[in-house]
Amino acid sequence: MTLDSAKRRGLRIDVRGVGQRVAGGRATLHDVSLTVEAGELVAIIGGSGAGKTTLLDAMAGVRPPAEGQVTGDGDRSAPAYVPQDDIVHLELSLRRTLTYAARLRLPAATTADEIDRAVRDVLRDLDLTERAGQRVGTLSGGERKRASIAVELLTRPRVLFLDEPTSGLDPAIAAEVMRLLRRFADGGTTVVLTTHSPSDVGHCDKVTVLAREGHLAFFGTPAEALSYFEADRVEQIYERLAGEISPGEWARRFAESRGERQEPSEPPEPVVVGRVVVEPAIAGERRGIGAVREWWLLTRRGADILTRNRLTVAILAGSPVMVLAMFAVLFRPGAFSFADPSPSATVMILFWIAFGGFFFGLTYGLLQICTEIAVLRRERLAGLGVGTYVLSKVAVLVPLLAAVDAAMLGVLRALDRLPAAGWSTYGSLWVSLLLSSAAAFALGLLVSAAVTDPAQATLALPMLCFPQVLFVGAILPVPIMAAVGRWLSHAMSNRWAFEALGHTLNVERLWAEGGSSLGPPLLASYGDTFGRAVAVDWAVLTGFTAVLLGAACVVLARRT
Ligand SMILES: Nc1ncnc2c1ncn2[C@@H]1O[C@H](COP(=O)(O)OP(=O)(O)OP(=O)(O)O)[C@@H](O)[C@H]1O
Repeated sequence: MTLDSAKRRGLRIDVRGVGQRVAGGRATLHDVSLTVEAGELVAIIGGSGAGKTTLLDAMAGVRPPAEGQVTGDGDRSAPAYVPQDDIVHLELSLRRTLTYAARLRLPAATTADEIDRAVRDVLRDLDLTERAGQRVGTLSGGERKRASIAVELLTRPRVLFLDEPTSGLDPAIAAEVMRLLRRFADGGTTVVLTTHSPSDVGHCDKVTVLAREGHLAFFGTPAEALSYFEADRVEQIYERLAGEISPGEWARRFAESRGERQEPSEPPEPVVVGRVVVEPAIAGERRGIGAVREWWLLTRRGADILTRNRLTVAILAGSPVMVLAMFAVLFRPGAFSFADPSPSATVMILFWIAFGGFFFGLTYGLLQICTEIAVLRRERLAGLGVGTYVLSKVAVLVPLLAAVDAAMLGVLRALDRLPAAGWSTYGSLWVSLLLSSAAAFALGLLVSAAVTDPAQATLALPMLCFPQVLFVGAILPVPIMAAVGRWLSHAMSNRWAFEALGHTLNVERLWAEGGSSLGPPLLASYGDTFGRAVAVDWAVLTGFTAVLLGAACVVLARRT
């Protein structure tokens, strides 16, 4: 079904008395009422900060209005929303990006052929067929904007909302995007967009003019707008709004003039769009591909993105290699030799292995979510579950951490920095290390979900690492810490990993009975640090992971 062959019936949208407030109670929209007819192309214009995005979000159901309501004419399918940010992953080819998006958004019963056809059709509709094999990151700004629109068109929505689709584009490409949107509207889709560009207005059927603080100064055709504001060009409307009268007065004048011209008509079978869309349970029902299939698709896409980003793979694989090389240079062989041990070196080897597992887990997790929050936010609106999303991250990266942890133990054993022992001992060391990495990975995901950009995530790294060095009980044994420090040490996942490693390698016996006179006094200062059963440490580390993953889901659900 192509744009030209299928005349979709667009959604009629009724906005009635809509008001919005931000934290602190400040009103950012005041009593906006207007009706967008099916198949109309409507622009929202106004000065910077006038409330254009706020109105668009209220109409699309991204942020339901504080007052009034937005109703559609009975359709319950999700409207398509294209935010300002790119909602496409840069690493994949355009065709692959669209194929994953189609699999995630179209019903489970959709066949592979139908998915291919849907992708082919949107590529053709958006004149992107020749770019299908190209990596999204290498597309031009205009092509990438069209790619974001293409993702939204896969489900053949009846209404399309776009936040500044022409911003950052040169005039020719901006005009191209507007012509494309005009075609959609002519094909039956209702299209509402915000814009800063006066030239976009000429392509539209109607224009919504917002005065400061979200007052509706005008709604009607572009020609009517020019005559209403006594302007020759759209630019002059901005000048009028900025100068002469107060925003509230503009709204009052328009309400008066509209009262004389028309009565708002009643929408048939109203359905509150603003609430339907944000309700994840309803959105999930609507798509109905199931949580397991969704998780599997996200896992495959995550692995695909990871393997295509060569620099990321190089960093993920390269950093453990460098850390291992440093360990090999720092520690002398045979520190665990029973006849001639080096007790203080054994503490440091155990601590740094535990810290290595923690550090890799944390760094692998930290950049996972904050780099794609715009994509996630959009996919959440289409019904994606945060639980399946977070678990897909675990499925892609924890196996990698398992391999890194195994390699760390294997190499240190091969270099005689760790003692000879059976498979069960090394199996136990690996499980402790992996659980520690998983807990740190979950902490990384939580922070990544909470911060607003990668720079903040990077800044958080030292803050997250320092306590896991100081309060673990390696540099300063827990029994001789100040009371608050001892209490804090329980919250350090690294402490439980460090103690599990020490228990498994039986350092208590090594220090008490080995051939170093430094062992017994060291053991005295550590007390029963390494006496606990490893299973308890594993249970605690698993608990950390579960709680942190749960917290990441909660934060993500709130943020998206
Ligand atoms: N999360 C928020 N917290 C506080 N104020 C907010 C928030 N979001 C928006 N605002 C305020 O609401 C008002 C309207 O913002 P909005 O983004 O809708 O304006 P806009 O017309 O789209 O602006 P621009 O053209 O600059 O993108 C602004 O004053 C903005 O500062």
